[in-house]
Amino acid sequence: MSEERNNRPLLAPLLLEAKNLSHSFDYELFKNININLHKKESVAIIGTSGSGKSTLLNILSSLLKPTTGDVVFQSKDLYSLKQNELLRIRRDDFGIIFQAHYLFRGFSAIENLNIATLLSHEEVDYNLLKELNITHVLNQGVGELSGGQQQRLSIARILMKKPKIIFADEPTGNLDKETASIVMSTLFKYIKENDAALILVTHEEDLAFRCDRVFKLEELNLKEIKK
Ligand SMILES: Nc1ncnc2c1ncn2[C@@H]1O[C@H](COP(=O)(O)OP(=O)(O)OP(=O)(O)O)[C@@H](O)[C@H]1O
Repeated sequence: MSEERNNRPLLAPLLLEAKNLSHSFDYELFKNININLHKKESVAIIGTSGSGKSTLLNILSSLLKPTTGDVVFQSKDLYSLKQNELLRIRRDDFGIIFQAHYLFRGFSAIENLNIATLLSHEEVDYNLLKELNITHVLNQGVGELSGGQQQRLSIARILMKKPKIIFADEPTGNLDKETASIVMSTLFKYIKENDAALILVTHEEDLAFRCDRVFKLEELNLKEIKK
């Protein structure tokens, strides 16, 4: 068996493993789902609106306990951990990108980055800001930035904390096609250079198919449609 598939090492270490996940709110969303994620790997989840993609991402990213099943990160079962240990993993190891971003509105763009890097003991990465084309707005207040600039600032802030896994729910929702493509390239570059991994939820199939593997959530199951 070849060790490389799409330039992706097949035997890269496992980062996250979800086993037999089922979840219901008023009705059953999915049943006995299994999915895993290796270092340097990108995985996309697509599916019709309301199929449960965001719910699945919330479960994988430590935000929502599944009705049944386990999520294991580096040999630790997330939902069996003490709350403070779970919070530590969420803060230090996970980078969770939502469409609604949580920037500090009373501060400038650079102040937002300074606060984040101070907390994570990392440095502001000006190359990353250049890549995302936001160096010219660093001194502006967050409230003065466009929606797409806020989105890119929030992604920069998350990447600067050097997460091991990026969970992204429609990360390019506010962006035009060209900027969306740049943001995706930045995320792919980040995971390759930092031995990290990406799980992306999106409606946009062309973005999804840039990932190593693509799953479709339908009929309570996760079907792998690109291997
Ligand atoms: N906290 C909650 N309490 C009750 N029901 C919820 C909750 N969160 C989501 N749901 C329901 O679960 C279903 C799936 O929602 P989810 O947001 O996971 O779907 P999605 O596939 O991400 O949809 P979209 O593509 O439209 O964002 C929806 O019917 C939604 O109303």
